[in-house]
Amino acid sequence: MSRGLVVAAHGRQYVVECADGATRLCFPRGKKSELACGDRVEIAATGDGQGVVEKIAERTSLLYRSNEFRQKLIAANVTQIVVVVATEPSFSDELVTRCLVAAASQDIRPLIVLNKCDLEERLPAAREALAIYRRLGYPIVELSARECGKALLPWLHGHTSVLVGQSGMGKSTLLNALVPGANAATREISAALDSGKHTTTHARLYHLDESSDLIDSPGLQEFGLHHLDLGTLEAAFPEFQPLLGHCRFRDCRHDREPDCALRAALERGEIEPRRFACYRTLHAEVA
Ligand SMILES: Nc1nc2c(ncn2[C@@H]2O[C@H](COP(=O)(O)OP(=O)(O)OP(=O)(O)O)[C@@H](O)[C@H]2O)c(=O)[nH]1
Ligand SMILES: [Zn+2]
Repeated sequence: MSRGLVVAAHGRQYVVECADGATRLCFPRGKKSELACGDRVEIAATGDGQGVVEKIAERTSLLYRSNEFRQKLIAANVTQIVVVVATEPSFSDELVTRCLVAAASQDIRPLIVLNKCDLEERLPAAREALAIYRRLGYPIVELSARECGKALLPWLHGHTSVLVGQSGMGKSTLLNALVPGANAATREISAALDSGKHTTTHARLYHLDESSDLIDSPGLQEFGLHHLDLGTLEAAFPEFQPLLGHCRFRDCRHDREPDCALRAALERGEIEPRRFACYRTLHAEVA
């Protein structure tokens, strides 16, 4: 039996990196056990250079998305979620909020990266679009992945970070700046794992240095949070914190109830309408 780290997850096949640095293609023992990139495991080697995952170590965090029917693991044991947005094309506020809520639900540090800051004429509008997050205290880093993606490295130090973002925000460009050759390596692994099939979405972990890892999770167009409970959802909105517990009804849904502290704050302009709208959307999803 040897210990390892899941460095690539693709369907039910996992690339596990063992202590000696060698990697093995591994399969889970049980039908149900599902692993994520970043999982620490114990594997039993099989003769053909492959392995069977015997045990999954307890996770410090697990990021996943879900809809009514199923859930999909994104990454395990991450300490930071890096949400990549760009000066163009415009980004979805709702998707950003979903990422931040998912992070809060797992006590993962959030970090917003505004990419393509070399497009100077777009910068003021993008900053304005992010102002609400800045006011709420989320850390925001402005950079240009094309010119100097490595500027992000100090923010990643000491963390296992997961990169998330809508298509077109420049996530691949950023990854490649941080881990030269990453995109090519990913294509290679995809090709090996796919063996002719057409699915290419999978997560991949890269070592940045001895204490910092980066997980790339492609294809995050939707981020369902069906699995959260209402308490976790409310707690994930920092601007709600001083108000929670102040509604007339203890089980207030902050919808049409009289004397709702959140709606009162919304009317006073203390809660941003688009944040509240996001909350309502997520509320409907988890309720
Ligand atoms: N001007 C500018 N363009 C950039 C920058 N980073 C990425 N781009 C461009 O933005 C487009 C999208 O970049 P990708 O890295 O492919 O974006 P992605 O987020 O990985 O998108 P998908 O591959 O669709 O998931 C490409 O044309 C990049 O060249 C940047 O810092 N500045
Ligand atoms: Zn209320």
